[in-house]
Amino acid sequence: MTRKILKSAQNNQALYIICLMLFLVVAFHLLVSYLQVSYQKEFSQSLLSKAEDISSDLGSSIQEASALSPLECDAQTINKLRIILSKHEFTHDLGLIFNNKVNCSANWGLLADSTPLDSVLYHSPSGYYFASQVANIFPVAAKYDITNKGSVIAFTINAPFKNFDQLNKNFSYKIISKNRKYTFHNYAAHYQFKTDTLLKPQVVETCSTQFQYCIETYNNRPGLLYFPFYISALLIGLIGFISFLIAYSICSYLDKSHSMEFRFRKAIENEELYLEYQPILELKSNKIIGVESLIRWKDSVYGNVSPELFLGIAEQLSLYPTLAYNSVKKALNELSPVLRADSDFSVAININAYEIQTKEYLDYLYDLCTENKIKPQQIKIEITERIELPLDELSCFASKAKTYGFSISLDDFGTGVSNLVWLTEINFDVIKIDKVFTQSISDELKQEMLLAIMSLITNLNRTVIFEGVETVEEYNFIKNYNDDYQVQGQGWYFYKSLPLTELLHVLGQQGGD
Ligand SMILES: Nc1nc2c(ncn2[C@@H]2O[C@@H]3COP(=O)(O)O[C@H]4[C@@H](O)[C@H](n5cnc6c(=O)[nH]c(N)nc65)O[C@@H]4COP(=O)(O)O[C@H]3[C@H]2O)c(=O)[nH]1
Repeated sequence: MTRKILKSAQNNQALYIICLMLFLVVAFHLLVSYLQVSYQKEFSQSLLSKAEDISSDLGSSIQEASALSPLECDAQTINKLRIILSKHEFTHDLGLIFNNKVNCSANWGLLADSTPLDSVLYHSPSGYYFASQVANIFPVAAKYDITNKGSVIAFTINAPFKNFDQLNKNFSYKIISKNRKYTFHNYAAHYQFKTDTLLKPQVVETCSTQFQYCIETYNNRPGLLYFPFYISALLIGLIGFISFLIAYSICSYLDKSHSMEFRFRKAIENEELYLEYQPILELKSNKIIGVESLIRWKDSVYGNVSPELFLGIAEQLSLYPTLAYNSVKKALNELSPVLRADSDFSVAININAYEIQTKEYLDYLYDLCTENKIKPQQIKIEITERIELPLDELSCFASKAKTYGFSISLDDFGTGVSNLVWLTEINFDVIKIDKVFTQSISDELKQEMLLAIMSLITNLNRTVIFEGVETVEEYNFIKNYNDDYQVQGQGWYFYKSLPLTELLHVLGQQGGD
């Protein structure tokens, strides 16, 4: 199940990269657009200030000219117009208009003939008339923007906005009346969107509080489109590469965090490992006379992991010593009330090569017994036949353990290769016959072997425990054959390994019985 998840996670790596890349491209596009909007707002604001300066300049020049008297195109008035014009920065020319025809101007003097302005004028609520890009007023090809109030007409040309036109070639802009009926000035950037494209230009509108117009700026290339094609392609390539790196790191982290080694290390750090105890019974009386302490790890991804598997991982990761010391300490702490209450009750603990080769281990175990007021005789140290250590080392350890008062059990008897030699060289107190033999009663050959093994062991005068008793047939067979011999049994027929509370409950019931 977990493997399937991991496999599909790997298969989805490409999908992650594509999604992440799309996300980053969109995020980058939005970020650039956002920054552009700020810049666009600044740009709009500068345009508006410039437009307001021009409007104020025109307003004041028209106002001053309107105050002239008499307001006629005589030489004196034209001279006065010239004086007014010289004081105004943005007013290009100033003239007088009668019957919709410009009769004279400061720059051109008296005009013989000019085009009537009727059809092109826009009337603002403040009493001004405007027209833009009007030709044929003066005897030149130039076009003028016109502002007219009463008999005075002021002329402007586009020059003040030229700087803005140059400033940002991707922004178009318009100066339009607030009622949107009239466009005073219009600049179209060279990059224009077709109206049917999906990406509409980004529009920012800033309205004047003094005058009846607004500035509309259009960013025709929002976001990533702002950059030339090769830079956009380079950026998208870079984003793709970053996406790959991120997705790769996430997948590697997920792989790693789902690996059993990673999760086991975390479990040790968080002290998630716990103990269960499997009762061992004396078959004659069916009484629980001890337990075997078995370590457990339940992981949220891998479920119940076999100790044989995670003990190997603990060794690979050099975490076995922590596990070994913690588990035996916990077992003795948890069981101490039971062990103190009944000095015949025993606990079997499993050890590996590490404990055998660590000189201080037996001292540690002895100290634990003292701390918990338990007799060392109540501790049965199980050495499995599968352990790969020289016989003399095992024998030496067993002898030393016995000097402390501990009992020594030979675990999984019958599954190793050198068991018969072991029986003569190591002074075991208990021999635990492996479940392979216990469960062999239906197989004739194995049954013969079991009988031979049993007669061999009974002659050695050791305590015998049959491991892995699962069925009533197995139980009856072992019990009947050993009727006059003190054998013990352990297995699912009696109990599986139990959490401490359940064990205490079972022992409580037995005491009651
Ligand atoms: N099929 C079957 N199995 C039965 C039956 N009755 C008991 N078992 C299982 O047989 C194993 C007996 O432990 P073991 O031979 O010492 O073998 C143990 C022991 O060598 C090792 N182990 C467990 N706890 C510790 C520990 O705290 N320290 C060390 N060093 N090794 C441990 O892990 C091995 C496996 O432990 P578990 O998986 O708990 O497996 C346990 C137990 O759950 C039965 O009727 N049928």
